[in-house]
Amino acid sequence: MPAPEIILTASEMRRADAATIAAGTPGIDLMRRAGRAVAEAVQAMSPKGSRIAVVSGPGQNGGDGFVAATLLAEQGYRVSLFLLGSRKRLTGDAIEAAKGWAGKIGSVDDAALDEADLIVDALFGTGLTRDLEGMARLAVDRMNGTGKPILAVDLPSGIDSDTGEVRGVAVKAVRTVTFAARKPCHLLLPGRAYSGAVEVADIGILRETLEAESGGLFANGPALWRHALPKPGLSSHKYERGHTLVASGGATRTGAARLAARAALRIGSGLVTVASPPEALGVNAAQLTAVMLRGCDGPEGLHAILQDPRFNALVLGPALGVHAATRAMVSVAVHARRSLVLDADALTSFEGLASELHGAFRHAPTVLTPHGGEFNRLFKGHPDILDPESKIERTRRAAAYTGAVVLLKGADTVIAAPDGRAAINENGTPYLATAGSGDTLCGLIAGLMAQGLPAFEAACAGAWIHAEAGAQFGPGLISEDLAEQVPAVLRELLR
Ligand SMILES: NC(=O)C1=CN([C@@H]2O[C@H](COP(=O)(O)OP(=O)(O)OC[C@H]3O[C@@H](n4cnc5c(N)ncnc54)[C@H](OP(=O)(O)O)[C@@H]3O)[C@@H](O)[C@H]2O)[C@H](O)CC1
Ligand SMILES: [K+]
Repeated sequence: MPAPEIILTASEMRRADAATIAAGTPGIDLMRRAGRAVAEAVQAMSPKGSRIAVVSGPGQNGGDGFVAATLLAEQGYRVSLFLLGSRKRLTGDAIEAAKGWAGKIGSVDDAALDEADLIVDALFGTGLTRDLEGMARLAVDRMNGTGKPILAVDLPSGIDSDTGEVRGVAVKAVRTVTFAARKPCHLLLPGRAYSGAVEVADIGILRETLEAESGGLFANGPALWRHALPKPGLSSHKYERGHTLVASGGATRTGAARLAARAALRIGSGLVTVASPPEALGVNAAQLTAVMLRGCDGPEGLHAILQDPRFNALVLGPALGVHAATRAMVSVAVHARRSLVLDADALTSFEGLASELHGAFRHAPTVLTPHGGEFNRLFKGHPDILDPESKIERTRRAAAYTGAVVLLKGADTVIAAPDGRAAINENGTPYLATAGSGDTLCGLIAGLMAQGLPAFEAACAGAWIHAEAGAQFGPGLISEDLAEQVPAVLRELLR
């Protein structure tokens, strides 16, 4: 099983660089390997003899560009190099790298840029510290304006390496060569879209160095949680695989609970029951088969059902209604100390009342699954949680504050645990933007926790399986299809 993919922030990357240099690898060697990887990517993209424009910035990213330009010229490409700023302002290893370049050095506003067949963007990498202005901005606009394919060195210039946000303006690359490890901007939007296809070049930084500098951020994928997936043995029987309880909305709002319930069953929960308000029993009874049904009249009804310890995982929220009774249901579930997934109305009912959730979920595995709007409403009045630029940081702070795993949905869903671990999910598909998709996700996560997965692994696995099911089904997907696609995804995973 491959190890989980570590994602490093700019500062973590710098520390990994420094540690490698301290261990005896000269920085210029790292830069030469980086530049070589860039030159190899150009060779794969453009035939020898084609015109390559390398646009270098004032820092080490620019240094990588100098190395690549020198190698490409030696290999028979017609290379022009354009520098932002002056050669005498170069610093660090970039000075050494520039010595190898025997050609002309043009300015970034040079019209010759338009004649290139392919552009190498070596303007800025992890050292970008502010929005691009002046000549830096002009350089990016000119590169984008040529309409030619752009290969980004490390990351597209103008993208913030840690947040994936555009700092004023950013290069739109068709491909990116990054070094040692991907950065958050290669997975978070819009940075992911600006990066194009991303390849990670090994420049001699050891995995244990990356692990030592890692802040606990990973790319979400089976390597992170496949080990935790339940593999039913011959002896296992339904009671060993847990019992998921899903609370239903009123008579005209029962579909969400059934979507969640079916997903929990499909992902392997041994038993699943819908807890239905009395007026919706008939509606639910008419549409349930393997999923069981119990009457549940508000918080008291839920309290009565939870006297049975076999109900070990709950889904609360979808279509429950935004009011005090829903908050009371959450409180009953929290005191029952069962694994818990809170979504939709169970979150929105706490709008402006997040302080009631401070540390509330420390005692049992809990996953909150807000989309951006629910997140902002829930934590309204908590700038410490809402203000950070980085979606990862916001999600981590919400997890630390509530004591729950927080899954902040989006095409770049972020999952964060109270202990600081976090993962970015990148297999999302636009097809998932359909009514009921979130209800299904709740059921997948609860069904996995019913089988014993810890909250973080259950949330990561649920998010990935949910997206994979959507991607496999493709156009025409409606939420009823998602749970039915899960067996195909599980077959792949459990092979
Ligand atoms: N292991 C690795 O990942 C390796 C990475 N390498 C490459 O090094 C860069 C990081 O190099 P660094 O010099 O730290 O940063 P940059 O090259 O990205 O740019 C920093 C310089 O740019 C100036 N700056 C920053 N923001 C702006 C802006 N908005 N406008 C204008 N200028 C800006 C900054 O100067 P300031 O003092 O003005 O901030 C710096 O001069 C990494 O991305 C890799 O490509 C190694 O070469 C190999 C190993
Ligand atoms: K760049």
